Amino acid sequence: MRSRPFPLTLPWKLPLLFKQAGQLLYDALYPQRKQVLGLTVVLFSTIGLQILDPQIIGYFIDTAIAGGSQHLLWRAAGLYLAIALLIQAGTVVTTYLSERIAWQATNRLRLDLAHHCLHLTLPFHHQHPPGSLVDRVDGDVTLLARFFSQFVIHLIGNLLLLLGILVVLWFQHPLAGIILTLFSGGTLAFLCGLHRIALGPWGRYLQVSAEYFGFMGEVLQSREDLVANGASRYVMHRFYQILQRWLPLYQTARLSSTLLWASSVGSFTLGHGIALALAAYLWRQETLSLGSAYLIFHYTQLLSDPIERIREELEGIQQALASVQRVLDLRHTPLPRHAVDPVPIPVAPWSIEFSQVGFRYDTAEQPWALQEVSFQLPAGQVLGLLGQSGSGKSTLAALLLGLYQPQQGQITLEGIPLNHLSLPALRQQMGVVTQSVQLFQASLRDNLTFFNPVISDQHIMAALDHLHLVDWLLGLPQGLDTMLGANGEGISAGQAQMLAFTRILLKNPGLVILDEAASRLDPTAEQWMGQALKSLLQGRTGLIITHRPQTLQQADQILILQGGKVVEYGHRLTLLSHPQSQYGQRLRQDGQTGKSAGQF
Ligand SMILES: Nc1ncnc2c1ncn2[C@@H]1O[C@H](COP(=O)(O)OP(=O)(O)OP(=O)(O)O)[C@@H](O)[C@H]1O
Repeated sequence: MRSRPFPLTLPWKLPLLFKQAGQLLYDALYPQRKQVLGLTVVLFSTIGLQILDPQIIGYFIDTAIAGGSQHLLWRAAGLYLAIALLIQAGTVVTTYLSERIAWQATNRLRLDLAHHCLHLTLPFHHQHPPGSLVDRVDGDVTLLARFFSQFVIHLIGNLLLLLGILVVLWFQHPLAGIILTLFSGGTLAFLCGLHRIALGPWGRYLQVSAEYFGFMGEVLQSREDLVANGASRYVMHRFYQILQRWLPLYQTARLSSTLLWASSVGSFTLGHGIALALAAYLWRQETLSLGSAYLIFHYTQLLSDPIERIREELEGIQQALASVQRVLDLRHTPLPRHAVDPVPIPVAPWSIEFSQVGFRYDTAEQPWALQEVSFQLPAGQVLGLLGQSGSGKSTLAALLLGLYQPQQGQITLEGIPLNHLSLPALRQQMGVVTQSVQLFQASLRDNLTFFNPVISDQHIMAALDHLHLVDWLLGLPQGLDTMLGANGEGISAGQAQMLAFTRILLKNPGLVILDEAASRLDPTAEQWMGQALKSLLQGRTGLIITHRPQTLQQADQILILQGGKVVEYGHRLTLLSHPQSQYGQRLRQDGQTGKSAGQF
């Protein structure tokens, strides 16, 4: 599925985006204002020391040439070393504090976004596949962490350092100040321009890289199907094609980076040459002492670091602003509308009524998935839902779960419209088993309890016993502590469905929805399923979705959908004996042939 892209930054939106980025920065950093203050003090002190330290060398040279005392020279050397050590310590503290502040701030944002994503509507999740959301919640937030820790702190720090060095150079000699200020500005502009040229090849390289990893993900996910269907040759061919495009792009990108590096080294070498010539000239003119002449050269050497850093940070700002925008877009995606003043959830089991319900996905161009669907299910009864693939069965269940809102008609629970109830609270009392059970890389216990430590082992064992699964559990190497692999590796799809049944018993919901819940069970397990269903549906309202009418022995009512419309609805036993009933006909067909032929 293609991800619907988040909007691009438009130039006229930039001031607003800067304002929003500033607000985001302020919100994120305000709770840590004391740490930020500490960081500012350390950063400014380190910058001051970096500018001060070379002055000691200048003093050392001038004192040595003037034949000053050895004692003074030793003290100057000692002070120089002590300040150099302090600068190193300051750099370590600055890095530690800036990373710590940034990660604490962005972790709050990560949690906030993950929580927001979990509560967004299903249509949103259909438009934004998991990969793109991981990129928003993790990739963009990591870029923001860099923005907070590096951009703000390093850009400000390096700008101050650059300014400080230039001011000192102006004090050393105005001519040195003018020439080296022009050199710094020119070099910064030149390197930024060059970098923009180098960005093109890297962008193209990253595009193919994303294609490569996307393809890898697809292949790994469907490796069994690919191998079983002999598609390995096709896969290898696709790999080969991607790699063939990838290599030349990488070579061009590396070459552009090398050229950028060489230009940068060349510019700074030129700067050193200019500084050396200038210092020599001023010394020969006797306008500067040898120590001051050396300082001009030394400070010029110091200039290269902040210039390089400022260039990097200025380029990073565009990326960071794009991340800010994507993060804000996600944060501002509206959550589904919940009842403002929800009616308390009635005591289960509940009666359910659909009246003239009509629903279609996404846009008006799409056909109706459900049309004029009506039924009345009394509390504690079970509705068996039949129909061919695509007839709308799962859609009906999704509407009942409140995952989508119908565009026509109304759904009520104990006579209360579904949208007057708090859906998150309601879902706490609903249990769903589908054909693809989601299992986690965790112990069997955590998989059964959904990581709820309050549920005791006795409770779990009682539920397993109820479903006649204790013997199966005893066969597992470590019982409830048995670890399941990723995607439930270690147990079969049928066993996963049995576990999903146990989950429901532990949850003790008022409404049970089983959507092709027995599709992966073998015939022996299906017998088990009959008994399990009895336990599961006892005292609960239920909805069983299936293609096989013979698995609906527990149902009180039957509803058959075709193309989203109800084509048959009534009491199971009445339909069973009705000569025109599709349900009755299919079952009679089975009885005559002795096979399960009468599927929908
Ligand atoms: N997320 C979706 N977006 C757009 N259309 C969808 C979506 N899910 C289902 N549909 C469409 O809605 C119609 C009903 O689908 P639904 O999944 O409810 O059928 P079903 O009876 O449960 O099928 P099956 O027995 O194969 O599970 C189909 O035409 C399907 O293509």
